Amino acid sequence: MNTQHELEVALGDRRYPIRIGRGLLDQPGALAALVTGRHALVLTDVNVAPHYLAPVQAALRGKQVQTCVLPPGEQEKTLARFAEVMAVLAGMGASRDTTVLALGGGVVGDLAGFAAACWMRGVRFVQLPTTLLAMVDSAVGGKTAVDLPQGKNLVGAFHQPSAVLADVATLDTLPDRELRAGLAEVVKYGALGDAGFFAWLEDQAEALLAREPAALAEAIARCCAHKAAIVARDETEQGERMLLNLGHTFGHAIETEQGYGGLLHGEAVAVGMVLAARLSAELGRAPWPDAARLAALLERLGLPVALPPGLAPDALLDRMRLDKKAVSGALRLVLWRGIGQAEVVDGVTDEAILAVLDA
Ligand SMILES: NC(=O)c1ccc[n+]([C@@H]2O[C@H](COP(=O)([O-])OP(=O)(O)OC[C@H]3O[C@@H](n4cnc5c(N)ncnc54)[C@H](O)[C@@H]3O)[C@@H](O)[C@H]2O)c1
Ligand SMILES: O=C(O)C(=O)C[C@@H](O)[C@H](O)[C@H](O)COP(=O)(O)O
Ligand SMILES: [Zn+2]
Repeated sequence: MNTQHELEVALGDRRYPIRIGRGLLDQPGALAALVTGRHALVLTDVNVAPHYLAPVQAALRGKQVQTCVLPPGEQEKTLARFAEVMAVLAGMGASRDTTVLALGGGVVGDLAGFAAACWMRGVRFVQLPTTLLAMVDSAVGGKTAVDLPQGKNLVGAFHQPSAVLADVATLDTLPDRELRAGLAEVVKYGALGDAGFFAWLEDQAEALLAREPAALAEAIARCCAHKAAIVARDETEQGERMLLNLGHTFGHAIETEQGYGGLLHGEAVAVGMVLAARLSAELGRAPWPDAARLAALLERLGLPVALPPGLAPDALLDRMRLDKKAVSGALRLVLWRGIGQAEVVDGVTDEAILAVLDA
């Protein structure tokens, strides 16, 4: 086996491994060991299944394995799909020792995790991320959810996986646009908490876009280390974890307003980070040159840095009000102090937000 990085998420007396390397899905022993009971449900989607379902099924030979192959994309992260998964679990007679495996990107991971959180009030689940975004962010930390038409991730639970196995070889088949969307969340870690990593990304931008294995593996490991550390200190987002939401209050509003069929999540987060940086600079909290540097890196990575046409600022602001960080109906934003530093801020006026959305 060729494991390049092994990390751990430590949550008091609970802990789980994050393994990052090429060929992990082809190591039957590694996967089988994660399914402790008799039943397993593998949730995946139609783009991922033809490439990667067979090795997972082979690894689980001898177990009672059900598969559920969903249509792809954000528009499928719904209560209706969640209900379908519940019906599959009921149909297979899944007991409390069932393991749910999420083989795919963040959509599959969030949905599978939420299903695992709810089935019989909680069963084991394992994250097998196949997108860059899922490897660096969604597979780690236990936020699980589905969307409502009114807002992103509004129905969900905190439910940690038992393990994360990121087989970097799966990125070979990932479309370029999806790779770039994942890079937005990678930039987020540098922007919110690690100026050195941000500079490394400026240096490695072309290598990452060219999918150089060493650069990708290092980026994934560094992001996972950041996320694991923050989640260890604040599992349920009472404070510091909110920083991982940099760009998301704007980004989620864009995704929702576009009916989940416009920008990809990572793309919306890229625009959201630029808007958060601009708002911070307007409020005198961040240097303008840093905001320009953030936008420049995102642009070099092929990401959008401006609102798509046709989105009304007041409609976006209304969407932002359903953000989960809001307190007693008042918005709470993650703002920016400059490269490597973010902060949680209350009391930003509607006028200031609208001005940035209007610019
Ligand atoms: N839970 C969290 O902490 C967290 C963090 C970040 C994002 N998210 C959520 O993650 C979701 C976005 O995840 P995503 O960007 O992975 O999108 P995604 O799950 O929609 O996957 C992107 C696309 O790539 C395809 N695909 C996946 N792996 C592939 C592969 N190896 N080869 C070829 N095609 C492949 C999928 O079928 C899909 O069409 C959003 O719903 C977002 O809200 C959650
Ligand atoms: O793990 C977290 O915490 C994050 O905020 C990571 C985000 O990248 C991710 O998109 C998350 O799903 C957003 O959470 P939400 O609570 O704003 O729905
Ligand atoms: Zn995100």
